[in-house]
Amino acid sequence: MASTLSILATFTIIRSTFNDFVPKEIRDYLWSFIRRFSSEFTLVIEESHDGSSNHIFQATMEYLGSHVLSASAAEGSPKRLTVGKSEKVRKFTFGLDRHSEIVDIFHGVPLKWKYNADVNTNTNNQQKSESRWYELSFQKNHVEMVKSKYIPHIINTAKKLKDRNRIVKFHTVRRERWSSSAVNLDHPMTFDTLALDGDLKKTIMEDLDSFINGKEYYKKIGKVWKRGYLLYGPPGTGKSSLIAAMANHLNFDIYNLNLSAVNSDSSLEYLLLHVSNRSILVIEDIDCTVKLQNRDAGDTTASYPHVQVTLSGLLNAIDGLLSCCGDERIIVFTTNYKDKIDPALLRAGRMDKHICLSYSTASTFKQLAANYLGISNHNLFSRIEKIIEEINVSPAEVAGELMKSKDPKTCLEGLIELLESKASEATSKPEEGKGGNNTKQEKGCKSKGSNTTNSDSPDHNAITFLTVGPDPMIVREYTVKAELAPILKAVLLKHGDIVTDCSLNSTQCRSSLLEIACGIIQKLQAAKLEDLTEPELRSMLASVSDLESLKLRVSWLRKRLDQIIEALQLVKQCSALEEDKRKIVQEIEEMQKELGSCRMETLEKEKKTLRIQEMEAVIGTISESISSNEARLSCFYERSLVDGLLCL
Ligand SMILES: Nc1ncnc2c1ncn2[C@@H]1O[C@H](COP(=O)(O)OP(=O)(O)OP(=O)(O)O)[C@@H](O)[C@H]1O
Repeated sequence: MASTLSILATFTIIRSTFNDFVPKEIRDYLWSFIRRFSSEFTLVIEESHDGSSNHIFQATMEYLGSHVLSASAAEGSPKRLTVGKSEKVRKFTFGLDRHSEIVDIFHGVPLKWKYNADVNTNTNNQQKSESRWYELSFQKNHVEMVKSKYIPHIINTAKKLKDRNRIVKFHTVRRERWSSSAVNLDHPMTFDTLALDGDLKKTIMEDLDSFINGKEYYKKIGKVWKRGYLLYGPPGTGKSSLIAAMANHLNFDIYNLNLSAVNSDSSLEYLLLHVSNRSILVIEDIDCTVKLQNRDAGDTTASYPHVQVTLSGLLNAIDGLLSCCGDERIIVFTTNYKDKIDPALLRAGRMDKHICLSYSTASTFKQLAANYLGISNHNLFSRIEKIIEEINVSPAEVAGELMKSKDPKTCLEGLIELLESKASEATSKPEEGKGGNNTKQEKGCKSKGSNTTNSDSPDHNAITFLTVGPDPMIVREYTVKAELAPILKAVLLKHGDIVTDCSLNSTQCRSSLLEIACGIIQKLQAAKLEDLTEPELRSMLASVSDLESLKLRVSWLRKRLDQIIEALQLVKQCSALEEDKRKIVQEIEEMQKELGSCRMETLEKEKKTLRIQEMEAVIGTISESISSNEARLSCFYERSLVDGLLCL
């Protein structure tokens, strides 16, 4: 390739000297003469084609613009480049100056570009116009390759470059239409500055990248190239920040749809159909901006008198958007209360991925400290990391403290004060604490591995625990009777999300199954071994088997019930042995009385004495069995029947 370049460079120098001394008319004649014997072929790409702008010309400009600067160091490269920047793009754009040339090597083939521009003067009215064109020259035998590979490559690369360089816009609704004056999205949040727990960031970025690179895949499976995300979690945990990071990562415009500003279902449909490609449609706080009452929860539309858009209207509009026109579109819903949203909105195909943004953990605190204070360690860290895992504090609150001063120590001390005040608040109001304000383990989300149809939730080990009223309560996303909530919380902590693989998908059904499991645990918790009967335990066991057949991970509960039934049988065995022992003792006593009477013959006496000895030996064996059974049962008497089953 180097030799090709140096030949071309020498050629270019000779040619520019030649141009300086020979008049243009003679040059043109000579060139046309030489071309007749040359094996070189030239394609001319003019700025306009058939009276309208030529897409290949625009693509070439974009494509060469990205190459010229990096190629400018090479020998023989043009000495002059143009540079500019328009409002629509983020970076400078470079280009060839008129009459300059550059060589591009594609699949080992040198392809020579020349940029030309001429000013045309109309002699009658003195108007000037400029015609611009590129000349692409290469060996004749590469014509097919240029046509089928190189030009498509230029068009694709140019599109990617253009998408990457465009300024992201933020669109809002005005008078039920998208405002014509979208503003630039100057949000600085990126995936580098967003603090997320565990692998969540990586998971989201991979999902976005596979979506954006999935054109062919979507085509192959016959699915429209769109993706829906539900972002849920307490206020200040970064839902809006994540949307900004997504837009900056993909260079997608944001269409922010405030549903309370939309007066009818038909306006909503219009708006959704007029969202451009490569965009993110955002509907924030979906649970309170529309009559999206969860039908199962039995909400009534009367609670939302100001709202005009209906659930069916939204479902229709989303399906319209998802099923026709346009590509590369993302829809994002956000909510603080996932359970308030009708499951129809959340099903796979509408919301493909459910992402929980949760309270700060030690890991998110460290990321925020690195971002805001530029430190990765400090002697106050360990104290903060310990308290932060115990209480609920949003990343927004942590960020607020870290911004208060430039001095890390001052910020960290302020944060410790905030965390400690939250911790003491939680201890002094335990009932409110349960409501999700500050208590431990309320960090947010479902645990690993939920690969159900519509919710492949990312890893999270923490639990959301929000009060929605005195009864029921929400633990993570599951709604259960308030009295069962502490049990569910303890179960989830000890055994993880036991409904992850459940064959029922809706949160409502899953909550009901969890209630059954927790109800059994509650009974066991309240009872002593001797209060329980075998039929009662067998009926609990049958329920647990049913739960297992629905793929609830409750084998630990089944094992415990088996152990309790076995213990109950031991208790029965013990009382039967005690009865036997009592009878034998009674018999021995009677025989001893008889032995005391002097009327008995000697032989008879010997026989009875032998018999008593045998019976005493049996009593010894029975007593041994009883004590070994009692030893086995002692653990059931000394501790609760659910001991070890829960994380208490
Ligand atoms: N995960 C995070 N990483 C970095 N900064 C965060 C994060 N979460 C919140 N913040 C900071 O807190 C501010 C508020 O967060 P954001 O608006 O994204 O939260 P939200 O979950 O959308 O809240 P709401 O539910 O109230 O709309 C952000 O501007 C950002 O500075």
